[in-house]
Order: sequence, then C-alpha cells, then structure tokens
Amino acid sequence: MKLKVCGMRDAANIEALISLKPDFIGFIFYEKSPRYVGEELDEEMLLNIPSSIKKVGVFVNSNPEHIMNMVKRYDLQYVQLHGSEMPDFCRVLRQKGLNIIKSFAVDNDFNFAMLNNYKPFCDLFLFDTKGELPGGSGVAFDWNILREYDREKPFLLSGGISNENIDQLLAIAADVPMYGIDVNSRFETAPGVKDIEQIEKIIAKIRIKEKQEIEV
Ligand SMILES: O=C(O)c1ccccc1N[C@@H]1O[C@H](COP(=O)(O)O)[C@@H](O)[C@H]1O
Repeated sequence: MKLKVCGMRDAANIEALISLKPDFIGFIFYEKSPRYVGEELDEEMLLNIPSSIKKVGVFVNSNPEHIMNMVKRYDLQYVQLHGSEMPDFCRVLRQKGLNIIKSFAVDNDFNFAMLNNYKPFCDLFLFDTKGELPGGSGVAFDWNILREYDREKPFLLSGGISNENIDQLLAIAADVPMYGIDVNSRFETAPGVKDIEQIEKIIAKIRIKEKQEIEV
C-alpha cells in the first residue's frame, strides 16, 4: 500500500519526511488552505527530492495555465485535482503529459457510476470526505461504501486518516484493495508541519500488515 503525505511546505520537515521514504509528497496550491505553499516554497529543495518520491501538486478549480506553470517550476510528477473539475479538464491536462489524480467528495449517497466518464482521463482516483471544505477537513467517511466501487481505476483513500483509525482502515483494505492512502491534517503539529514520529508509526503499521499478508 502506497503512502502519500500531503500539505508539506517546511524545508526541515520535508527533509525529515524524505528519510522515511513516502511514495508521494503533496503540496497544496490552493490559496485558501492553511497549508497553502505560498510564494516562498524552496524550488531548489524540491528539485533535490529523490525521484523515487513523486511530487504531487494539489489544485482546486485552478486554470490549466497556472497548473502547468507550477508543474514546470516545481517539477511535479502528478497533479491532484481536488475541486469540481470535469472529465474534459482532466483530458486536456493529461494530453499535456501530466499524471492526473482526480479527487471525489464521498458520503453515504455517493454514486460510483459518475466516475465512469473520468476513467479514461485519470491515472488515479482519490476518495475524500464530502464536507464544507474542499479538503483537509480531518474527517473520515464511512469506508464501507468503498465496497460498492468496481475498482477499475486504482484509488487513494483520504479524509481524516490517523493512527487512531488505521487498524480499521487496514481491515477494510483487506476486502477492498486500495492503491494507497493519503494522510494530512491528523498528523500535524501546526498547519503544514507533520509530526514525523506519528508518520513513522503509521508506516510501521502498514508494513506489519503487508508482512502478515505475505506470510499467509
Ligand atoms: O489540506 C488542505 O488544506 C486541502 C485543501 C484543499 C484541497 C485539498 C486539501 N487536502 C487534501 O485533503 C485530503 C484530506 O485531508 P485530511 O486528512 O482530511 O486532512 C487529502 O487528500 C489532502 O490531499
């Protein structure tokens, strides 16, 4: 199971996170977020992140020119579209060579059939909790609804994931295989600053579960 750690911007915190080798690091380019990268994100430092760790830019209903500029400036390998972007928007960006993660706001009434039009134009889906904010709410949805998903397109799970609910999540993942999880606000000591010890703990839990599965 892959791990994405989202909402990073502090250089020392990013350095510490890199040593844990997450699969993805996310940077929020949504100005209204408390985790917004701002204008002072260190380009040089981002360019030095090992290529095995994929850099993801998170955008909410941004225009394609801005997205392309940020991709080039920070050498982003993925864009996460976390607003109400339509399939054609994903298609246009993907045609420009970008890897697309499209997020969807999920509640108990979520209709998975609406994903069909997105499938040809996305690399990964991301299921987050529906709420008043576009993302970063720290609230989980009832993951049992994932059993209704056909899993034709691999997905990341997000929304309020923490060390308190990871065991429950891993139990669901045994029935509903997921590409990875995306952790964010429940691991923060301050907006945009992650508690590295807590990240180490969740990685250990994921790895123990994977080891148990190999042994069975
Ligand atoms: O984190 C934010 O502030 C944010 C703002 C706008 C769009 C997405 C955002 N983050 C994404 O939200 C989910 C869930 O985060 P949380 O664990 O509930 O805090 C995650 O995918 C982040 O990438």
